[in-house]
Amino acid sequence: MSTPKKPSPKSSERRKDVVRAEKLQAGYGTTAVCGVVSFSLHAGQALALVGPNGAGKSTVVKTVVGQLEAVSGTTLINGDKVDDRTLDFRREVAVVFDDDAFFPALTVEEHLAIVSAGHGVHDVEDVIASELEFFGLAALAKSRPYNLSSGQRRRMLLASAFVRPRSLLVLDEPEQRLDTGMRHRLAERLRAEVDGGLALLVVTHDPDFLSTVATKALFIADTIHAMTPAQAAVAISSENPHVD
Ligand SMILES: Nc1ncnc2c1ncn2[C@@H]1O[C@H](COP(=O)(O)OP(=O)(O)OP(=O)(O)O)[C@@H](O)[C@H]1O
Repeated sequence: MSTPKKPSPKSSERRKDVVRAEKLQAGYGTTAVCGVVSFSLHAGQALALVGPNGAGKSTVVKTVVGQLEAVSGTTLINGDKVDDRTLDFRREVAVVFDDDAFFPALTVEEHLAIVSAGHGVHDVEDVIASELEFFGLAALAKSRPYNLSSGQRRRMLLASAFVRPRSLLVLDEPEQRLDTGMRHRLAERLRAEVDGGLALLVVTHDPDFLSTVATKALFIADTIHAMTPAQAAVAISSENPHVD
């Protein structure tokens, strides 16, 4: 007699919400910047937030990860209310915003070493060497941030999210200041990581990047529209013909 099959731990794990935003109103003080956002994001999904300049995309992602207080509504990450000071949050969630957050006195490899070692990575040297290679920074490992170009600094900040474990990655316009080759490699890598179970929340203005990476999309404006990646790519292509 055959017994009913239980769902494998992996498949049930993948159905769990990594992020659940419920009636989230993002803004500053009591002033909302866009419509009310509700979404869920599971392992193995990539949600792209799109919309014109000033629509509220960065405000929404900063609110989702607890850097800004919500005007109203809630966000749960892995079932818990967001608190970016907790160990659980810092272990699971890697965030890269477009804010040039670096230590001027530390070299590229020292930045990566601090992040990597701080997250308990064992083979720090191998991990760093591999990410320096991927992000085209190997020859610049001993350089300090102010001796890098803006695109190279951007690569360093992105690399810092990959030298540490993460189940949720949050990126605000990762394509900014990257050349076409790097943008393409990054998109392919993110897609592979999402296929492998990463949950990705990404703000982007780049239709090609979006088409490669996203599994679903939200158009942010006064009213929020859920879209397929193909619909979102069309929406941002027409509003933003010059992505560079
Ligand atoms: N610190 C702040 N205090 C008050 N208002 C702000 C602040 N930062 C941004 N805003 C306003 O909030 C609105 C949304 O800004 P936000 O940066 O979220 O837009 P965005 O969709 O990410 O735009 P972009 O595509 O240009 O990056 C804008 O009108 C902006 O002027």
